[in-house]
Formats: sequence, C-alpha cells, structure tokens
Amino acid sequence: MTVDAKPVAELPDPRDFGFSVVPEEEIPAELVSLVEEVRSLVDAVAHTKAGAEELTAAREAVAAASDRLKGERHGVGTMIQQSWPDGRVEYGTLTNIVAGPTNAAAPPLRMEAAPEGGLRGEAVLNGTYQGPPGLVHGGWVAALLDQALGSAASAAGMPGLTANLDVNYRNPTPLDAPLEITARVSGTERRKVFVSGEIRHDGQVTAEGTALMVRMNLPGDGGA
Ligand SMILES: CCCCCCCCCCCCCC(=O)SCCNC(=O)CCNC(=O)[C@H](O)C(C)(C)COP(=O)(O)OP(=O)(O)OC[C@H]1O[C@@H](n2cnc3c(N)ncnc32)[C@H](O)[C@@H]1OP(=O)(O)O
Repeated sequence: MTVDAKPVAELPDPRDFGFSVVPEEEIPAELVSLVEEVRSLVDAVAHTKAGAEELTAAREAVAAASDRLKGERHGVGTMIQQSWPDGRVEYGTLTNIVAGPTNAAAPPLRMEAAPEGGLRGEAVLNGTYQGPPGLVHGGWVAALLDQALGSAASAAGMPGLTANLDVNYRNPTPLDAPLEITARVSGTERRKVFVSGEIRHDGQVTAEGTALMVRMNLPGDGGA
C-alpha cells in the first residue's frame, strides 16, 4: 500500500465549520450523574417484573423528570471537545450513540492513546445491548468498532467519515463483561485512511474490523 499522505499537524476546529462546541469540562457533574442514572433506568425498565401499580408510579415519575428537562437544548450537531491526559484533543458529537457523554443510550466508549500506538478503550455493555442470549448484538459490536476506528483516524489528525466497514465476528462478545477495544491507522492514500481494530474479552479477540475512512476535505487539499 502506498502511503502518500501525512497527518495534518492539528485537527480541524469544528467551529470553523459552523458547529457549536462544548468543552467536556463544562458539562455539569450533575448532568454526568443524571446520564448514569438514566442508563441504569433503561436497564431497570428493560428487565423489570414490577406490577401495574409500581409501573404506573414509575411512569409518572419519569414523565415528571422529562417535563423538568424540556427547557433549552443543545442543537443536533453540537460537538464536544475532549482533552486527554496524553495531550490529544478530540472532537465528537455530544450525543454520539457510541461515545457521547450525555447520551444515556451510549455505553459510552472512551478511547485513549495506547502505549503500543493507536488507541485503546474499555467498555461494559449491559443487557440493553443484547442480541443473542447473553451476548452483545452484532450491530453494536460493529458500532463499537466503527467508533474506535473513526477515533483512531481522528487521533492521527485525519477525522473523516466511514466509507467502508468490514467486521469479522470471531467469538461471541459477552454482555456485562469488560471489553477491550483497540484501533490504529494502518495506512493512508490521498484522503483515504485505512484503519483496523479489535474487540477482546479476557484477552481473546471476539471481533476484528477494518475500515476505510475518507478524511474530511480541508483547505489546501486541492480536491485530492
Ligand atoms: C471538525 C469535525 C470533526 C469530526 C470528528 C469525527 C470523529 C470521528 C468519529 C466518528 C466515528 C463514526 C463514523 C461514522 O459513523 S461515519 C457515518 C457513516 N458514514 C457515512 O455516512 C458516509 C457516507 N458517505 C459519504 O459521505 C461519502 O461517500 C464519503 C465522504 C465517504 C466519500 O465521499 P467524498 O466525495 O468525500 O470522497 P470521494 O467519493 O471522492 O472518495 C475519496 C476516495 O475514497 C474512495 N472511496 C469512497 N468510498 C469508497 C468505498 N465505499 N469503498 C472504497 N473506496 C471508496 C474513492 O474511490 C476515492 O479514492 P481515490 O480516488 O482517492 O483512490
């Protein structure tokens, strides 16, 4: 494979593309803790055997909580700026379904620089991500990989969109168990960024993926 593109020195700033950006440190701790509570609520609702009275009371309490939050909202497309201990800055969408810190439906996945290069993250997916009995849904396995691979391209200074994603499911991916997710850039060609990654449980690969990310068109690309 020809490697003829170099990572840009700095990430493009989403503000230059008209997006609002919220620095992660400005997300109130109370919101982070509310999101965690809602995650636990989704799991509780999905698995409850409560009777009609309890269910009705719970529905009313949830409806009241929803009403309290119907004020000002972040717009769709709002980005979050995350600053990592390794000095890396990453932009993602605030409500990203895999990694968004304010999205209670996200596991969430957080990827940090790995000593061996690329990125490494951990996630535990509870029973609300279930496909086969006791196992993570295959679509979510792909989503974890897609996000990790996109983050790896972004961390290398080449944020873009997934053009192609190829997933091999090697072993079942268990629910309620720590998963290790790794991803790295394996090559570049013009705006094409080739990435690969794995999901492991207890050291065993459960799924591996490769993707083609097409890097954002930046000023100076000359249409290449
Ligand atoms: C500032 C903002 C920060 C953002 C942070 C991001 C965080 C990331 C985390 C998010 C992670 C989650 C990730 C998500 O969820 S991403 C969401 C899912 N993905 C999409 O919605 C993408 C939809 N597709 C498109 O928009 C366009 O097709 C893209 C943008 C991908 C390319 O359209 P564009 O007009 O721009 O480029 P081009 O057509 O000139 O192609 C360029 C080159 O690529 C080659 N090619 C194209 N497609 C394919 C293909 N399928 N197989 C093989 N090759 C393909 C093509 O031949 C050419 O090659 P070459 O001629 O150079 O040899």
